[in-house]
Amino acid sequence: MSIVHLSAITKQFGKVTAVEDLDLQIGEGEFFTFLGPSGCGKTTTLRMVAGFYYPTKGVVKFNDRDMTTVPPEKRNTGMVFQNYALFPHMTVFENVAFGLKVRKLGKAETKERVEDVLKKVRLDQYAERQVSQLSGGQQQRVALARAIVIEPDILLLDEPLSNLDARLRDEMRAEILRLQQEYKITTIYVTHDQVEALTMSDRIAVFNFGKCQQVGTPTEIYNEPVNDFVAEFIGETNLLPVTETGAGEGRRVFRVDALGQEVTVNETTLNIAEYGKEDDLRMSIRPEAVEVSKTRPSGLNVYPGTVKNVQFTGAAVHTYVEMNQGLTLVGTALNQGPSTYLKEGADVFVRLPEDQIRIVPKAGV
Ligand SMILES: Nc1ncnc2c1ncn2[C@@H]1O[C@H](COP(=O)(O)OP(=O)(O)OP(=O)(O)O)[C@@H](O)[C@H]1O
Repeated sequence: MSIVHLSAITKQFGKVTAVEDLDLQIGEGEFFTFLGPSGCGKTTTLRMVAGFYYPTKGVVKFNDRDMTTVPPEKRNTGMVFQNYALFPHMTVFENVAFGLKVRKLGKAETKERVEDVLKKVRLDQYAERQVSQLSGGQQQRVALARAIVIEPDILLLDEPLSNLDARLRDEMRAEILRLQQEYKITTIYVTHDQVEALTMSDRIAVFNFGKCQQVGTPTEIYNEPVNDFVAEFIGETNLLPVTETGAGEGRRVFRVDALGQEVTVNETTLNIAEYGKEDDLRMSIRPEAVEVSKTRPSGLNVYPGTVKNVQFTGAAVHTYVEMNQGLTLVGTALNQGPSTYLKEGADVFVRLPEDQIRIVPKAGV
């Protein structure tokens, strides 16, 4: 069952359209992420779910209840802000108890619930500490505890890890997921970090310029991008303009101008992106699908090139190959040992497997 329904939501700030005609459904217990670059409308959308902003047009519903203009304190959502927004002069206990006090809960029950949630976020030893005396990661845990203690129907997290260092961020990611699964709370998570989105989410909505580009599971978004923006924003890709030149026997043929050649694409694995002949089209192929070899492989879509650069990252090796007309393609392979590394300047062959190529239209603005 969907718990959050956004129907044809638009939000304008003067002449700026922050969010445009957005439709989204978020299911009960789902971990749902808004992903996109800075300024694309993620926070504005989250704030419309929280009630801090009301939409200029459109309807917000929680289950069947119209919440479009219901104030935040009547929505039973728990929010964690990027800067935590804690009360620095209060203790950890007082910060977490705040929402319960506002709800006029009795002293004994407040104590029990705060202590319980502090245990869950592993801060029970810190209840009497002032928040200003805590580390960033501990403050983030207090913010989480404060949001969860009110037993919200929906947990809203706005870039909650962006102020933490890389190691702490990993730790807190796991912590948030553990709590979300334990409480089974419907969660909306805002981030511009694709790794965070891919590793944590049940589903992701990819935003750009105030519009939702695609909604899907992490694997759908990565493997089946619906346009060039999604293909390029999530993960690495080789993206080249193409024009369709022919079709037949379950295959389609595209001219790749930058390659001065044609590529053949398997029709059944083409992709889910819809496009018309008149569209401005791109082919996208992930580096891990690009095969680079010293000897000419059999099969379609094999092109000669010269190794320009080899980048070693430990687990993987990225080989940049210069094709004709100055075009560079990158192929990524797992590290198979020094004897397999290709040398700069080596003549090689690049194969683009026909079932790994995706054809996508250019994203509309
Ligand atoms: N209160 C406001 N008044 C005027 N313009 C605003 C306001 N809030 C947001 N905007 C504009 O709306 C657009 C979307 O902003 P929003 O904060 O939702 O983006 P975002 O995707 O969350 O970005 P970030 O990752 O940088 O937080 C931006 O162009 C922003 O400048």
